[in-house]
Amino acid sequence: MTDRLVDARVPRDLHTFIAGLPKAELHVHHVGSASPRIVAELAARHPDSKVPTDPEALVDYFTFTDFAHFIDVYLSVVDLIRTPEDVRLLTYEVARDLARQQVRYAEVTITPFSSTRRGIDESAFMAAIEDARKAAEAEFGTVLRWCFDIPGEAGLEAAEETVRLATDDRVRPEGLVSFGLGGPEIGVPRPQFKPYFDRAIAAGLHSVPHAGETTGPETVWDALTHLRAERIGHGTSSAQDPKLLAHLAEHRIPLEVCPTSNIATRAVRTIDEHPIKEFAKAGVIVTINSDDPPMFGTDLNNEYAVAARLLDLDERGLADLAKNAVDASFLDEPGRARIAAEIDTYTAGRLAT
Ligand SMILES: Nc1ncnc2c1ncn2[C@@H]1O[C@H](CCC(=O)c2cccc(C(=O)O)c2)[C@@H](O)[C@H]1O
Ligand SMILES: [Zn+2]
Repeated sequence: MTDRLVDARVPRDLHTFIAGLPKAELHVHHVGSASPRIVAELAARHPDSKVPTDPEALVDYFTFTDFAHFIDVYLSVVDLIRTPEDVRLLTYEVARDLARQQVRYAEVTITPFSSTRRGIDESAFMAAIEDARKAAEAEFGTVLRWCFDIPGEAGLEAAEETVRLATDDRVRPEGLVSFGLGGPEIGVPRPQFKPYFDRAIAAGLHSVPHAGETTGPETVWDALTHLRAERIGHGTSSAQDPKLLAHLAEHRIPLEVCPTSNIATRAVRTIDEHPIKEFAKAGVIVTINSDDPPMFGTDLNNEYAVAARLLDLDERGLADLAKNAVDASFLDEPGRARIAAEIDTYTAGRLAT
């Protein structure tokens, strides 16, 4: 895989602006954010794993021929997370990487089913993520919240286990705010998960399923009508249906756009063909996210640079993108106001120089 960091077609000063811009990230996966160093360290602990122990070799390992191949590689990294200590280390290091990019707030998608079915005790798992979340807030000032998602291909057993872990007060973590649906979309129709999303929403969680990443706009419609989605993960194929674009814009349903992810998983052929421009033109609320940054050879700052190029944004346009994510977040109102004010102060300061 070519290294996609630092899109050279974006002026140097915009990269500098982006690097210091306070940001919020709404669509980033827990295991998918494990840095090459962390993955290599975990792989060294488990020699039986096929995952390379050398960060350099991981770059080639994280090169995917299609979405199914991406999921296979993703699950080989999931297999490395075997103890609550692995979970805590991973979570704290993910928070450190987010803080380094001036991410003040992130909703991190976790798939607890994949870890509990691999033998990690559920209470120890929750204690590990919560311990890391509180440490990260205290030490980095980065506020984390959790999205628990169903790995859809694992079916209704996974759905039941995920909604139990998300709604049983004896185990659900304090930082949990939303409920999602990930994994392959092909052969995994969304309507079957309605009962589980109904239970999660009744327990006060926000619905944020992936949809329209590797299948057509009908999957996005299903996520809206059957799963009552408040935001859509990717929603890439929405651009094929003008009525859907108009609906998303009119009802102010944000898309969690992950540009480089869509190229790396072959969901979109080339970055210049990415439909993000159509979204903006239709008035759909766009948030920028990195999805699984180390796996896709990117990070959130690079995704903002890609968006700047595709949408021809200046500093104010980039600040608006960052504020879109803050507004679309499930952080409380004082928290949202605080980060939005930081963005305004930072932008005014940079433009005054
Ligand atoms: N861009 C993405 N688009 C979609 N999903 C994405 C994306 N990035 C990351 N994910 C994550 O990939 C996992 C997929 C896990 C999965 O399919 C599966 C299938 C069968 C069994 C098991 C198991 O655990 O036993 C797991 C999910 O956890 C999801 O959160
Ligand atoms: Zn995702």
